[in-house]
Amino acid sequence: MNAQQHISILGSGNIGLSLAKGLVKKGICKPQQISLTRRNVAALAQYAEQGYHVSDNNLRAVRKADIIVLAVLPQQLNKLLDEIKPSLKPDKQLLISVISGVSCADIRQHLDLNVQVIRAMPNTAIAIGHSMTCIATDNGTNKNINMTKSLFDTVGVTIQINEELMTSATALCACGIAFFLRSIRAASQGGTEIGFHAHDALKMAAQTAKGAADLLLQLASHPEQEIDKVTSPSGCTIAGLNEMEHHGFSSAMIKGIRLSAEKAGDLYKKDS
Ligand SMILES: NC(=O)C1=CN([C@@H]2O[C@H](COP(=O)(O)OP(=O)(O)OC[C@H]3O[C@@H](n4cnc5c(N)ncnc54)[C@H](OP(=O)(O)O)[C@@H]3O)[C@@H](O)[C@H]2O)C=CC1
Ligand SMILES: O=C(O)[C@@H]1CCC=N1
Repeated sequence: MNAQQHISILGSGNIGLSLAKGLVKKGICKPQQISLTRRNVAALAQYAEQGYHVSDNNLRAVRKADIIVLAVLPQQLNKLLDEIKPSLKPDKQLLISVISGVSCADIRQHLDLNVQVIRAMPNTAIAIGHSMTCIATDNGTNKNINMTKSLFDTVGVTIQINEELMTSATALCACGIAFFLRSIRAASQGGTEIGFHAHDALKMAAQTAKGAADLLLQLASHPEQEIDKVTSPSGCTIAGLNEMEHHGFSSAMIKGIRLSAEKAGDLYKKDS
C-alpha cells in the first residue's frame, strides 16, 4: 500500500481488528489510513484513540476506500451489501471478503456490479501474526491478488488456491485452529490424570504440539517419518498411539473436517 491509499474494514470484530492491527504493526500502513466500522461503535473507542477512523457509517467508509474488506458474519452480509452499493466505485475499488461460504460471484450477483472480488480465509492466529490464510478469486487481477497476499502476509502465511476449494480451506485452516486446540486440551487432561497440575500439563502439551508442528514446517518432513523416530520397538509411544487409533483418533479428525467443510458451504443464504 502506498501512503495515499485507504483501507476500510466493514465489520470490525475478531478477524477485522486483527487484520488492522497486523497491518499497522508491520508498517504496511498507518492507523490514519484505516477505517473500522461496526454498529456498536462504542466498542471501537480505543482504536479511535490510536488514530484509526472509527465509525458506524459504512457508506462514508466505502467512499474513501481503495480497498474494502468485508468482515461481517455470512448472515449479516446481504444487508451490508445493500447498504454500501450506492457508494461503490467498481472500476476503482477492490473488495476483499473474509466471509465463510460466500463466493466472489455471490457478492457480485447480489450487488449486480462488476466489481473485483478476492476472498481471503484467515484463522484466529491472525491475532499473533501466525494465520494460515488461503486466497482465491475468480476475477481479481494479478496485481490485486499480489496486493491481497501482501496484506495477509503481514499476519501469517498465505497460499493461493482455486475458489472451489475455499470451503475446504475454511474447514482445514479456519475451523482447524479449534480442532488442534481441542487436541491440546485433551492431551493436557491426560497429563493431569497422570500426575501434573492442570496449568503445567497445559503448558507442556502446548509446547509439545508446537514442537511437532515446527518439526514438519522447519524440516519439511512427513508426520509418519517423525513418528517413526519416537516409537521405540515394544515402547510406550507405539502402545499409546495404537490405543488412540483403536478408538478412532485419525478417523474422528477426518470426519470432523469433512462435516465442517459441508457446513462451511452452507452458511450463506443467497436470498436473505
Ligand atoms: N472467527 C474466525 O475464526 C474466522 C471467521 N471468518 C469469517 O470472518 C467473518 C467475521 O468473523 P468474526 O470476526 O469472527 O466475527 P465477529 O462477530 O467478531 O465480527 C463481525 C463484526 O461485524 C460487525 N457488524 C455486523 N453487522 C455490521 C454492519 N452492518 N456494518 C458494520 N459492521 C457490522 C459486528 O459488530 P456490531 O454487531 O457492533 O455491528 C462484529 O464486530 C465471518 O464471516 C466469518 O465467517 C473467517 C475465518 C476465520
Ligand atoms: O465457525 C465459523 O463459522 C467461522 C468460520 C471459520 C471459523 N469460524
